[in-house]
Amino acid sequence: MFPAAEEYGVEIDLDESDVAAVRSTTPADVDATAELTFARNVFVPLTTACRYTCTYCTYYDVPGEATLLSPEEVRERVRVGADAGCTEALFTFGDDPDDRYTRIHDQLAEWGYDDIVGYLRRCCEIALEEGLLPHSNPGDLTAADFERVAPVNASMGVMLETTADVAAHSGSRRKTPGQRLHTIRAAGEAGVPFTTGLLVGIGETWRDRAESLLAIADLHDRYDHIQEVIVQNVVPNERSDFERPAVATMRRTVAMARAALPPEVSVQVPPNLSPTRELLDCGVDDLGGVSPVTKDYINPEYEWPALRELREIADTAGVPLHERLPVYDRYLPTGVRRDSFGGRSADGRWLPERVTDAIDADDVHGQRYRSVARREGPLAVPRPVSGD
Ligand SMILES: O=c1nc2n(C[C@H](O)[C@H](O)[C@H](O)CO)c3cc(O)ccc3cc-2c(=O)[nH]1
Ligand SMILES: C[C@H]1O[C@@H](n2cnc3c(N)ncnc32)[C@H](O)[C@@H]1O
Ligand code: MET
Ligand code: SF4
Repeated sequence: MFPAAEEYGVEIDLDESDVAAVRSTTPADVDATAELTFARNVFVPLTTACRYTCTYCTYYDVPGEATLLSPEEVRERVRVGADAGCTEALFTFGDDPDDRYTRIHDQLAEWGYDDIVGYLRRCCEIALEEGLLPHSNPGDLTAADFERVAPVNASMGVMLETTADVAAHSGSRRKTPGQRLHTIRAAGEAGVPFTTGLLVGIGETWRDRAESLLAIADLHDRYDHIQEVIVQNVVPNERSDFERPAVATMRRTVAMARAALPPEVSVQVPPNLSPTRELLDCGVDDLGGVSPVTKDYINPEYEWPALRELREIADTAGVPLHERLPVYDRYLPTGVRRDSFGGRSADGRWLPERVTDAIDADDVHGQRYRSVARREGPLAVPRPVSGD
């Protein structure tokens, strides 16, 4: 039994021999993958208010300063994304922002929403109306929260970060591994295609990394919902001076992820933060969401590489580069997806109708989705947009 999860009623059995096997994996033990994928997104930071104060984070604002993007601002942003050929609207915000900030709560009430989850639901609808697929990264949610937002999301995600109790998550209100695992389980119960991952270099040990990966693998084994695991190195910023993990540390952690997870689960590294080229032979097969129109609001000092550079990265590795949707092909309904690798989408379990309607919509973006999903060969990287 895994203690961090137990307090939230999540049972995770860790087999000591599995922990030892994952822990001792090296890059030489894994095969380089045969392709790289990425998604084109527009980043929509709904609010920087957050109930937590993770010490590595520069995203959250001090109480009193954070505001909310209005529905009009959200629509404006997703339109910019749609015009630039993005397929994903990435909604990110602080954890439970209306809990700590009465201003946020009052603003939501004025607009007619009970809480941030109700507002997120509306914002996802706006994205769908504009032809983009919502991928929400909302922090910890309950099962009831997932019931409310699952019908309007193509996929969602929350980083596990680590199963260890680290000082970086300090304070009376703080991120806990138990609650994170509880969130990832609730996503599985709600049938939401899910992204999670490790934040490397926040005080965790090698054993913690192995345990974190096995905890994710265990939840995926039960619910089949993990589409990708991000192996993200911490980066220093204006608020914190965390040291970047060494390249060798990242190489080993990526290889451990590849070994701990079944083959249908992708291993992602973010190309704006990580030493990407040096990780390609360790099992990486995805480069995540890359935006031609917005910065990475979470790590704003780290610019996205141009789409052109992604192609160069793939060329260096000698593998094709495919554009994907925020939701992976195996969760798409039969007839839309590119292959039939795993997944149980034929029974309609995975994607809600409002999302598949957006994918099939007979408009410009609908055509795009179909062409991305049905294409046999590599998708040509779209024309760079201005400023790219
Ligand atoms: O630009 C970013 N995108 C982040 N993304 C977006 C991600 O790259 C893509 O949205 C997914 O791969 C879906 O296409 C996350 C998504 C999650 O579900 C969970 C965590 C992250 C973290 C980041 C991040 O730090 N920066
Ligand atoms: C959305 C995700 O962004 C990540 N995140 C937050 N701050 C940093 C940082 N300094 N470096 C790298 N990743 C970070 C966390 O893993 C969070 O879950
Ligand atoms: C900058 S983090 C954004 C999402 C959420 N607050 C989390 O930590 O998971
Ligand atoms: S990482 Fe997320 S939960 Fe932590 S302080 Fe930043 S916004 Fe809040």
